[in-house]
Amino acid sequence: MGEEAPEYLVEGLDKFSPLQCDSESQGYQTATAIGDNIYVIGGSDDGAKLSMNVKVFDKLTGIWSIPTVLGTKPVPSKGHSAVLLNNDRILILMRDSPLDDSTWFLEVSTPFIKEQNKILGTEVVAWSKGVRGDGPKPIVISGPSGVGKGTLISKLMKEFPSTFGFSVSHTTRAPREKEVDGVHYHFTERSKMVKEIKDGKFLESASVHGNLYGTSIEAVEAVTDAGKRCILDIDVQGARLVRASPLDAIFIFICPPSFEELEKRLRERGTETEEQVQKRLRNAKAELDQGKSPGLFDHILVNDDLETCYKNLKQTLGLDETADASYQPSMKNYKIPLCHSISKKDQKILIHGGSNELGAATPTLFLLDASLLKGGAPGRMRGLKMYAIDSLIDSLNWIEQL
Ligand SMILES: Nc1nc2c(ncn2[C@@H]2O[C@H](COP(=O)(O)OP(=O)(O)O)[C@@H](O)[C@H]2O)c(=O)[nH]1
Ligand SMILES: Nc1ncnc2c1ncn2[C@@H]1O[C@H](COP(=O)(O)OP(=O)(O)O)[C@@H](O)[C@H]1O
Repeated sequence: MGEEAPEYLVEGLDKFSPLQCDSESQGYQTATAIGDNIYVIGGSDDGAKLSMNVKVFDKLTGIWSIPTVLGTKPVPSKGHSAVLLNNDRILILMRDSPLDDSTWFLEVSTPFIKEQNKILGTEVVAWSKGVRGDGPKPIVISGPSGVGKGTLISKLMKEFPSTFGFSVSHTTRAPREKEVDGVHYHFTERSKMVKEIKDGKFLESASVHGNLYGTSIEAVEAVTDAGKRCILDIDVQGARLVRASPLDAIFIFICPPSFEELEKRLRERGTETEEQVQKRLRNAKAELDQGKSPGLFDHILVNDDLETCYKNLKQTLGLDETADASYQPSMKNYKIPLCHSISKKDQKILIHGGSNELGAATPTLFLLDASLLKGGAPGRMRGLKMYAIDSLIDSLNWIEQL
């Protein structure tokens, strides 16, 4: 690529790095060494527009390469800092960003990346966004066609519109009369969807009743970004794939009271041809068997009387308790200081913003605890703990004790 090897490196920090303010130069680009590779993040596109691009320098061969990048990358800010974690991911802190948008991870050799390297046959890296606290777990709802999944989900979304958000799947099946593109499904061409699956845009996908269905990473992220708890209506194959993914969800299987009742509901819904009804009923037998697979579903609910099943669903989701109890207190108005230095001990990172800017309503010291992370690419990295600290002395004592 005709460029020199990067001169500036983020080493494994164990004491304060110098206060970095010079965002005009290096601040926009960081270089982190992992094994023989140096990951250079940031820089500017043509026309000097800031970017969060990634390129890799191989120290052995002296060759630069541009990896396939999965996931949503952060919006460029006034520079960023990079800290290596676990030798398999780089924590990125966006300068001058609100806390909830400040923390990102570039995964470079996590198990997910190793798998994607094999599938895609190229070098892959993936972004995931750090989320403070554990957040509420997404909910996967499965069950045979006609059992009432859609009806139960609609009731939940109607009663708790600000709590839940629906993961809008992609499908190659034709829309039903009342279905709206982008609301019920993203109706799509098979060839387009196959390509997007190959490009790693889907969390899971499966062939169901002769059509392709899939959950895009974007669909789940859109709900999480809106601060809502994501509901996925997917088949048993999809549930199995999500179970094996880093998405830490609750899995609920909905059963009919009897096969005859399932058949009746499916026919009375009147949305399928006789041939399609027959196919769905044949598949229902296998789905009902698979629903009982040990370890796949956390809860099985029988949808006999609708109101009773809905009540049980709400109880299962703990909706009588405070649903968001696991969230950390809001620090929404705080920002990662523009100029800051970083020190790291194990998985604890101290962000020191020097002296406070005049009138700045934000603390200058933050402790970020990344020791209990869950999830990651594709999607979100949860379990990040962020503390605003009053004084440097306190934080140094604290870090010693940790
Ligand atoms: N794996 C997977 N299954 C999906 C997805 N979206 C919907 N499904 C499942 O596909 C099946 C058929 O859905 P649909 O055509 O809407 O028919 P319905 O279940 O009779 O309403 C159902 O079991 C859904 O749960 C998805 O994104 N991934
Ligand atoms: N508990 C229930 N008792 C009777 N009919 C039901 C019940 N739950 C759902 N239905 C009806 O059964 C049909 C199938 O429900 P739907 O929510 O579309 O199923 P799914 O999304 O699982 O395919 C719909 O016409 C719905 O009104």
